[in-house]
Amino acid sequence: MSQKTPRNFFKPLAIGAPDPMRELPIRLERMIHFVPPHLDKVRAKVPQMATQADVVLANLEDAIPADAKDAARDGAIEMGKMVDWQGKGTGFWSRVNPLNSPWFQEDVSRLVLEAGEQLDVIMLPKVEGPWDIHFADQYVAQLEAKAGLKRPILFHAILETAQGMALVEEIALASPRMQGISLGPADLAADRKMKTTRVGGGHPYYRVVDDPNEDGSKRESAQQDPWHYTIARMVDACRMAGINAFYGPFGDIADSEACEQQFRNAFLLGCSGTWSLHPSQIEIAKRVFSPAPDEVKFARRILEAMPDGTGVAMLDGKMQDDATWKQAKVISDLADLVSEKDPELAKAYAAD
Ligand SMILES: CCC(=O)SCCNC(=O)CCNC(=O)[C@H](O)C(C)(C)COP(=O)(O)OP(=O)(O)OC[C@H]1O[C@@H](n2cnc3c(N)ncnc32)[C@H](O)[C@@H]1OP(=O)(O)O
Ligand SMILES: O=CC(=O)O
Ligand SMILES: [Mg+2]
Repeated sequence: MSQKTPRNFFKPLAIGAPDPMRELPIRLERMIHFVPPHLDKVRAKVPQMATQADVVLANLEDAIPADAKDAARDGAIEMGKMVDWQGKGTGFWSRVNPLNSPWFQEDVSRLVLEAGEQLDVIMLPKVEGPWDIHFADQYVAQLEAKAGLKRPILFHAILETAQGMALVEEIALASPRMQGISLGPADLAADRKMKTTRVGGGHPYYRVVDDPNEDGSKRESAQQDPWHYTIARMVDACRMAGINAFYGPFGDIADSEACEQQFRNAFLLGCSGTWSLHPSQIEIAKRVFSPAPDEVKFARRILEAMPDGTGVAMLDGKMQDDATWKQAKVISDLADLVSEKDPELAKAYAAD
């Protein structure tokens, strides 16, 4: 047997560590906003970011130069103390360096020991298989016990290697700490040997061409989404495990239209949120990952038409039954969560 027994799965991994969570906390996580914590000027904006983003993340991994890793770690710990994260209802996460790097051990030990009470989630990059989660799980449990933490820290894996992709279901199920998984299109592209130099989004050469026209006129063609399979598979793995799927980075900061479309595709396929790399992407993510008022109103009409969630009804010529009731519930529940945080959208959802 290669799996723990059900009883042992939910036992703390170190004496004195907090009990693992049996259910994930219900939180609005439309965007995980990336902050480079070694930059004083950007770090100074963290209290403001905490009022705008659902989650603020101190990034210690890629995009932080090797000679700034120590400063980034110090900055991340300072970020933990800059805001009353739990009081504000904003998530505080950190992306640590990979397990095989010279920085992982100190990243995790300092974060848990010095900012463990504030830290909701550790994002683990380049996860290859469940063994990476098991190692980090045990290590964090020891640190939680040492720090006397009462609330367990959760894990979020980035799907950015071919092996991680092949084992995504096992990663999603590896520990009760697992909160979710994000797509890492930049590293995944490199690991898969995709011939691209982009961070997410489409590619002008990845297209489908119409059949030839009899008159020899120019054939229409359209770009396709190279991330469709990966996102859909990640969503299935996450939802099977009862955790959340997220898109990841969109690197063309200036192309807000393509960013919005990439985010929207991920939202429609089941993702809960995305990353924002630049303040302008926070607004895009907010727009996309909050359901549209028209959709919410229609969803609520479905719920009203079948109060106990069974039977059949017709709305505007469309058949509704138990399955569309369940879809409507997903949208309506998300709208309730958004409304708690966003009075403008709450008003729009309630308007006739
Ligand atoms: C690819 C795979 C991955 O791993 S993605 C994750 C790793 N990458 C990151 O975390 C990148 C995070 N973002 C950044 O570092 C910056 O946004 C980059 C992309 C470098 C662009 O910065 P910059 O050229 O300064 O942009 P800008 O002049 O348009 O900035 C306008 C004002 O906004 C600020 N800003 C910028 N980014 C952030 C951020 N992430 N959080 C908070 N503030 C940010 C800038 O400092 C600038 O402020 P000001 O107007 O000068 O006061
Ligand atoms: O870390 C993210 C990626 O796209 O790589
Ligand atoms: Mg990466």
